[in-house]
Amino acid sequence: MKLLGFSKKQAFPVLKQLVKTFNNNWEPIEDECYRALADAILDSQDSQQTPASEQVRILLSTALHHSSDLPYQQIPLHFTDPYYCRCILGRGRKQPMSTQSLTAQQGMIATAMLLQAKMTMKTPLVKRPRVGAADFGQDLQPGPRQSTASTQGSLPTSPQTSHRQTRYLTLAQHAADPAIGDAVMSKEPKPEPGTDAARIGSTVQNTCEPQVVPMRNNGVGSSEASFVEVDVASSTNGVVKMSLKCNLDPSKFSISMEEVFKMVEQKCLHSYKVLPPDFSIGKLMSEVCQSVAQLGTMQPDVHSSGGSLHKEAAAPFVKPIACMAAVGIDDNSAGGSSMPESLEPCLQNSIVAWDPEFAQRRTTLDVTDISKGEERVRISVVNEFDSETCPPSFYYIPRNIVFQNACVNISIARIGDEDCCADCSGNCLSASFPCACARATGGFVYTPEGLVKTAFLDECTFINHFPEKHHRFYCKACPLERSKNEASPGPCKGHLVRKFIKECWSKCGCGMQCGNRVIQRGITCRLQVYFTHEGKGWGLRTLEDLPKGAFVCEYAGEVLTSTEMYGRTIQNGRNGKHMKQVHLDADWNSGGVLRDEEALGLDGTFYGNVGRFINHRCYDANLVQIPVEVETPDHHYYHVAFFTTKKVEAFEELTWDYGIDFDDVGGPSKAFRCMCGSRYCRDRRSPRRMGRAAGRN
Ligand SMILES: C[S@@+](CC[C@H](N)C(=O)[O-])C[C@H]1O[C@@H](n2cnc3c(N)ncnc32)[C@H](O)[C@@H]1O
Repeated sequence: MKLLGFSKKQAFPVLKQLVKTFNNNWEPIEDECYRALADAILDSQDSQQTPASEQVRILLSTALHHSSDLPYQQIPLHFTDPYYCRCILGRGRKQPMSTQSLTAQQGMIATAMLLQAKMTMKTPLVKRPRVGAADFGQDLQPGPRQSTASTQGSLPTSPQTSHRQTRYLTLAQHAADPAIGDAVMSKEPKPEPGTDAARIGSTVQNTCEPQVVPMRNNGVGSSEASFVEVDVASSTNGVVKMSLKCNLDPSKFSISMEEVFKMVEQKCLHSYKVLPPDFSIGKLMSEVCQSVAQLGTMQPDVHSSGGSLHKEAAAPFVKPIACMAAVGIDDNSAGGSSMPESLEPCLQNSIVAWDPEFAQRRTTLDVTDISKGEERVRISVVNEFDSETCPPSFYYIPRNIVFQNACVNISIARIGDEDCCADCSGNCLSASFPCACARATGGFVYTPEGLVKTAFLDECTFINHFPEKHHRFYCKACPLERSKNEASPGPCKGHLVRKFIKECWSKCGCGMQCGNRVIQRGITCRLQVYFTHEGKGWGLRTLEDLPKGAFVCEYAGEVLTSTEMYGRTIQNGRNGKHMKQVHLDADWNSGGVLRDEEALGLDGTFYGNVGRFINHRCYDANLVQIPVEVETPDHHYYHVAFFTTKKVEAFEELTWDYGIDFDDVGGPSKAFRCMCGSRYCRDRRSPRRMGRAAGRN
């Protein structure tokens, strides 16, 4: 604790209380390098309003370290947090280290740590630029920036580098600001902000500063006016970075690399006609880098002075690399801390030194895009911590697929005139009165910006928060109970009756750009699957700021009947596998007794989309699931769509409240001890909650 900046006087009473809380069981306290203790001390300080440790300064120093052009040795770091050191040095090393010995690669990892810590900071440290994980393992995206050439050891001064200099100074100013030094680590939910309708354009704004470092110029290129040069650099441990430098008009700095990639991909398609279906510029760039590295490995002479592959160029490199060791679908973990250690390491903190042996093996998971091109946007996967595994493998499906017996009746004939707006054209939202589809929900639910209107959204969130205050429906013959015991079904435990959104669809006269078609257009925001370090396994986060009411993704999976769902639960429960299932019971009150093939659910365990990575958070989750009717007027089958309940900042984890009753010992709460960290956590046996309680006492 001393290394974290906590005195014995601060730590001892909290530790005493913690030991008491855990009934003299030291294991949860020692776990994760005394994380529970550190959390509890911070919590106690939080409540006492006392300044916290110098952790913030450490982290800022780390950011400085990463974002400046100075060589690492010249940055006065105070890197004394054993947790971070452990992350940097790998498992088992708990000793603080001298920052003098940080390599470039370790520096990058440190920045990832910084990012993770920033996500949980109560006081935002530095609004912009964002450094960190988006740059790790995403697409080789040297985003919009000016020339990065600078002299080592001095601050950049030319007008060309002013952007960079500002960044340096901003961080430096923050580092020097004692007020920021008082910021504390916090797990508290952010205060509910007002609606932010400024979603438009957010997807084209590159919120992530790319990590560009001084590179050695090999003088290649300059054949076109806009194209200046190609730089390639490698570090002693085989990390390679390639950068394309362009003359860019600073007024166009908000160009999104996603768009650039798309445009170039389109051009390639036009020019070459035949390309592999999974072709992408990101992959092409990655391949070029890998080939450079491979050639470098095979020809040691290239490393000699003056070559482009220079030994001393300690350039941290963020590499989207195909993961070589995905876990089989039989793996029985939902990720989490239970990830088997024996699994072959595939991605070391997203920064991967080139290993020619690895390249020989078969790629099973593309970590630059977990959707394998199935979504409109790439969804990267990163592991910034010392768990060096990939998510358990599964089949990515962007839309639901019937497994076997489920009755999902999609037919034009079943859509009556009252269930569509055949007479509309263009955009229904621009009409003076709501179309038939919108009337089903009492008017349009979406704003022209594609956000769910606040009143509707808040009502959905409220229903989720306080299910008892709203009507729960109790079936006479509950399909769930019937699937458990057909001969003598138990009493229905109740189903939450939720509000639906109804979107226009194929039988409507409007076009695909109609404002009443949001979720059917698919994912549009930049998402990332990442490894959480709080014992929740893998999670999903946004890489861009999202306003309240924004559509994030659906929960896609196999459509199963209740009997099929229960069968899988039993079978996989025996194997200890966590299931990722959602019941489609939001409107079970509308008809009579449901037949099994009409009582449906979604299972994302084996076939699913990114929705399967969204972790649970009690009460103050930043997502809410809303049933959306698209192709079928009856509500046996519908889409489960996630919308933001509040403004979400880039790099925040996306969570939804699974609605688990943690006191129901026979229920799904058995599946996990909640590590959501919410101040309102319902799981009384949650280690994190107990830690917080101890900190307060
Ligand atoms: C839908 S999956 C979410 C993705 C999952 N974390 C993974 O790694 O694949 C649900 C599982 O994640 C874990 N999980 C989700 N939220 C959690 C929480 N708040 N605390 C602990 N574990 C959690 C549990 O193992 C749960 O069964």
